Order: sequence, then C-alpha cells, then structure tokens
Amino acid sequence: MESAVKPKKALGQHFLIDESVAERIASTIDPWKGIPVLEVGPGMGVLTKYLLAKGHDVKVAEIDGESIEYLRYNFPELNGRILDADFLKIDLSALYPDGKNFGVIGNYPYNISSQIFFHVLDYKDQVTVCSGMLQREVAERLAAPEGTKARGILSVLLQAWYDVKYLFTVDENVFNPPPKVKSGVIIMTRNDVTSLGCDERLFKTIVKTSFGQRRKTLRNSLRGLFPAGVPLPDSPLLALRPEQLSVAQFIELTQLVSSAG
Ligand SMILES: C[S@@+](CC[C@H](N)C(=O)[O-])C[C@H]1O[C@@H](n2cnc3c(N)ncnc32)[C@H](O)[C@@H]1O
Repeated sequence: MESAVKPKKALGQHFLIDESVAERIASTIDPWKGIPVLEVGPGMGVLTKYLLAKGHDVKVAEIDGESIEYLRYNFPELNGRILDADFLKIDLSALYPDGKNFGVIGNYPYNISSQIFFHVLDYKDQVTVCSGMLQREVAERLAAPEGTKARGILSVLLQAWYDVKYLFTVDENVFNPPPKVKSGVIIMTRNDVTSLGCDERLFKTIVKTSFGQRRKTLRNSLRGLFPAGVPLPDSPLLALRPEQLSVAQFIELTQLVSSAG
C-alpha cells in the first residue's frame, strides 16, 4: 500500500492503519489527563491525533526525518512539541523538570522495545503511567507473573515499581507493512513503592545474572556473588530457577547476598 512516509525497516516502522486500534490505545491513558504525555515514535500521527483530540498535553519524540516533516505539515498544533530525537537518548528529567510526573505512550518500534522500557525504568520516579503496543511476546514478558515461562529480566525489574497489565492482542494485518508477529498492548501504572528495602543496584545485578543463566538454579548462577571459599547460605530460594521467584523473593535474595558479603 502507498504510504505518505515510506516505511523503513531499520527504524521498526510498521504504521498502524486501523483507526479503531489507535483510538483504543490512546484510550488506555484516559484517566491520566492531568499529566503531560510523551509519545514515542509517532510516525504519521495515527495515535497522536487521538491523544490531541482527547485533550492530552502531548509531546512527541521521533527519530525519522521524513515522519517529522510529515508531522510538522499535518499537525501544526504540535508546533514546538515535536522532538527530533532518539527516545533512548532523551534525558526525560530535563524534558519534564522539577520531578514533574508524566506518562509515556506509543506504538513502539519493535526492534528496540526492550531498550525503551529500560529507559522508562530509569525515570520511574516521574513516569506515572506507560502504555502502548509492542510485539506480543515482549508484551507478555513484561506482564508475566512468577511461575510462568515468559518471565524475564524486564518482568521483574518493571513489576518491582509498576503494576503491569496485558490488555489486548492486535493482528498483523492492521499495519503497513504487516509485522511478522502479532502485537500486544500493555499498561503499566506506578505502584506505591518508594524503596525496595534492599541494595537496588545489587537487586538489578541479581535479576540480570539469574536470568542470564535461566536454566540453572540460583545456587549455581549466583555463586559468584557470594564470598569465595564460604559455603552458601542454606536458603530454599537458592534451589529455585529465576522465573519461579516473585519480586519480594528477589528482594529477599538480595538481602541474603548482602548479608553474606
Ligand atoms: C511501529 S512504528 C509506529 C508509528 C506510528 N506511531 C503508528 O502507530 O503508525 C514506530 C515508530 O517509531 C519511530 N522510531 C524508531 N526508533 C525510534 C527512536 N529511537 N526514537 C524515537 N522514535 C523512533 C519510527 O520512526 C516509527 O515512526
């Protein structure tokens, strides 16, 4: 199909052509009208249009020059609110100074979707809500509870600070060009946790190290984090595999490693 902006594979450009899906995604943040929202990768503005119509205070961050030109021409009301930038490199606290809360939304570029969520996590004290569409497998992973195969690093790191919900699945044929996989829409809302009650850097290291060797029990994958030459503590948590642990158990594990060191 002819498209005003030529889709570029390297930028993960699959333009949404079903307006009803765009409206449904925009509606996910209806309850957050009071805070500004940053849209990642607006492309030709199919989602932006609904965010504006709903009265959100919207800024957009887009990396593709051709899309930016399109937006400038077709959305004059966005004047001064289009960031010609790589979302992953934006200092979001400078964009929303003084610790201001904001939301993030998008039909995200699938090639960098995990990195996008790691970037959002860096601003967890300001990002109150984050929703949007990504490839189904990743969307499922973000929302995966303990005890499921889909659980991974981002599930635990995000769920420590956010309630993550998988909302609905979207078929390939509503995009131009269609992606190879189905898509999923999620929403994450900030929980009321202000501190994990453990060394948060070590918590991250433990989550990443455990899932780096997900078939091993934690006793084997985390051995290197305990002091050498000393027997490991006798904790039932160490007999588990990473996908079996809740956030609270990862925190407990972090405390265990800290107290052993
Ligand atoms: C899946 S398309 C979605 C476009 C549009 N929102 C839609 O629904 O049709 C992803 C968009 O993200 C943009 N993009 C890719 N990498 C980006 C990055 N690092 N920062 C900002 N935008 C990016 C692409 O140029 C593209 O417009």
